[in-house]
Amino acid sequence: MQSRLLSAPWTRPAVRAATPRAGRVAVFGGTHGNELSGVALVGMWVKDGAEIQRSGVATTPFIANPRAVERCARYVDTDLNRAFTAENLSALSGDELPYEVRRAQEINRLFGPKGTADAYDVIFDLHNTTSNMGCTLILESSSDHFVLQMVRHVQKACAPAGCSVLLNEHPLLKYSTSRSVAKHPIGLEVGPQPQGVLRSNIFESMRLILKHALDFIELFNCGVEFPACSVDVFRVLERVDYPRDANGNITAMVHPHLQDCDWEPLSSGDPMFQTFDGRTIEYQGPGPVYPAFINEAAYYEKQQAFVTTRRETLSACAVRKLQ
Ligand SMILES: CC(=O)N[C@@H](CC(=O)O)C(=O)O
Ligand SMILES: [Zn+2]
Repeated sequence: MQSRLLSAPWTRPAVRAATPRAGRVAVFGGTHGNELSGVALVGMWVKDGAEIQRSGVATTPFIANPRAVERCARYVDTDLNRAFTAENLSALSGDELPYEVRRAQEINRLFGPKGTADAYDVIFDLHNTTSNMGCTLILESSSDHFVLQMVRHVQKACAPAGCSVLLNEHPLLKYSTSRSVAKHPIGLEVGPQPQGVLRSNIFESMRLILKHALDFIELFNCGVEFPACSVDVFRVLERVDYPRDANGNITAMVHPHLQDCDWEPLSSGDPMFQTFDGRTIEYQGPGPVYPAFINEAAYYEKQQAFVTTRRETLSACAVRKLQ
């Protein structure tokens, strides 16, 4: 379902990108087994999926990493949300492969194959963060006009509540997600929520974002045309690690002035870390940047205290379903 340019722009000047209908949609929960909003929502929809059904769309709720869910752990052997590399997906199956690599192959068979015409149209992947990021949609491409239009729709429908957009197209920091199996991958990250905890406000926020996103797909499939628009996003720039000693142990914490300040500007000279003996370490660099995933629990092992982003406005072409 690639976006493609229509060849007769004079007949419909506003419409530049059109796609076939988004007929197959999946909602993944439990890609990380200790992020419980997605686990609970998807668990609920596996029992009764009426809430996520829309006319003309088949939506499949799916627990991506059941073993990790059972243990209430992020993963069992390796991070499933990094496992969808070409190398892993083509590795010869066998018991010696890490559980998540075998699971990635299975998911690729069910919802992919990744990068082919047979792949699912849309996968929503539900995550929680311990950071104070609120509702965030995570995009993997700045040129997926269908997804950009969906984001715009969700943001309008959510207002005045906000929904931030994190764009990760960074050549080194981008990773091979579960959702990347679909033609149009969308991550949904809602926080703050501790690992292994359910908070009703976070659960309801996630549920509402997904509702609006599915409504968009239904409207799109009914033939509604979405006019060209612009979308403000935060583009991933850099990973910032904690200060560490020679043994790799951290020697400082996120500074209280930075803690919980996701999406707020951080400029050169602003406090960033506080050492155990009370010294302040300042951010140095061109700015302002907009940090996200500040003090995310899952990222200590990934040597990341936060990511920096910059604000950018993307333009989305008008889209409508191909007749
Ligand atoms: C906290 C967390 O798990 N965040 C997700 C973000 C994403 O889905 O891209 C991850 O690192 O896989
Ligand atoms: Zn996650």
